[in-house]
Amino acid sequence: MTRPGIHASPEPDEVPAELRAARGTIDNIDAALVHLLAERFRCTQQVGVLKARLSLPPSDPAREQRQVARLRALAEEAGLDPVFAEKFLAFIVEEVIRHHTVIADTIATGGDVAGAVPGSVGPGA
Ligand SMILES: O=C(O)C(=O)C[C@]1(C(=O)O)C=C[C@@H](O)C=C1
Repeated sequence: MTRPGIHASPEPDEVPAELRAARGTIDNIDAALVHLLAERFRCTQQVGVLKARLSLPPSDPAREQRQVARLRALAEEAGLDPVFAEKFLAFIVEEVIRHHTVIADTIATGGDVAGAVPGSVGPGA
């Protein structure tokens, strides 16, 4: 078993080279997705604080409709299933709205927003 730390998943020694190489690419892409999602959530947590301060509701369905239309078009152009792209966005946005709600409740009760939602404490928080 090769154990390359967190930069790639451990692979049993008997895995053929071609499959190992493809999995290396998958691991790189997954790492990029994790970093991109972390950045997105860092940004949306700031949006959550802003919305709470401005007394805006956690969700904005009209904005979501515009995002869905754009992402579906981008997905089609990129050769990604637009239905999957829409589901993926909905999955993320559902979690963002949950964070926004926690942040609004925390601010309303005089609590400390830092650490109120997962990932909000740490590098760049
Ligand atoms: O743009 C906003 O108002 C956000 O709160 C961000 C976001 C998103 O994650 O993209 C999340 C919730 C809203 O319903 C719409 C979009």
